[in-house]
Amino acid sequence: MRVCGLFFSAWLKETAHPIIGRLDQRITLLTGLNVQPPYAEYLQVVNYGIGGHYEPHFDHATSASSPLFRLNTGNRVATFMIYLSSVDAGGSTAFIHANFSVPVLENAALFWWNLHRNGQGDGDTLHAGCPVLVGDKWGKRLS
Ligand SMILES: O=C(O)CCC(=O)C(=O)O
Ligand SMILES: [Fe+2]
Repeated sequence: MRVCGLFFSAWLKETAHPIIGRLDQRITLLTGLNVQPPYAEYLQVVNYGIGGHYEPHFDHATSASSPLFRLNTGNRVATFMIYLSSVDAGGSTAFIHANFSVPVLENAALFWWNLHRNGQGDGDTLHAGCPVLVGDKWGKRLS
């Protein structure tokens, strides 16, 4: 578990509960991607309380010195995010260059490609988790 003041996150192996394997299967059916390690990371659960947010970032590594590249498992091709709760105000996932944001709706899911087909990072995927104003935001992410 990681606690950084703005949110906390924890990794979930598919052995933690049978429902995780079923979720992985559904994500594979929807995206056509193999989501078993080492092709994907474990599902990550993220929780934000009031004021909790995630600074603008790319999910893919943008430089060869990134810790992600040192793992030698390749870059993050895509991200699949499921919102596990709705929030009363704030908390949207904002795509800064693409100029749109996605509201947090329980059970909704968001999928995007981080890389172009040639493997280069897509600069339009710069995104952030906006501060939660009222409520409690729970999400699950797979990259
Ligand atoms: O919670 C959000 O809206 C964004 C989370 C995110 O960008 C991430 O987990 O990489
Ligand atoms: Fe992200």
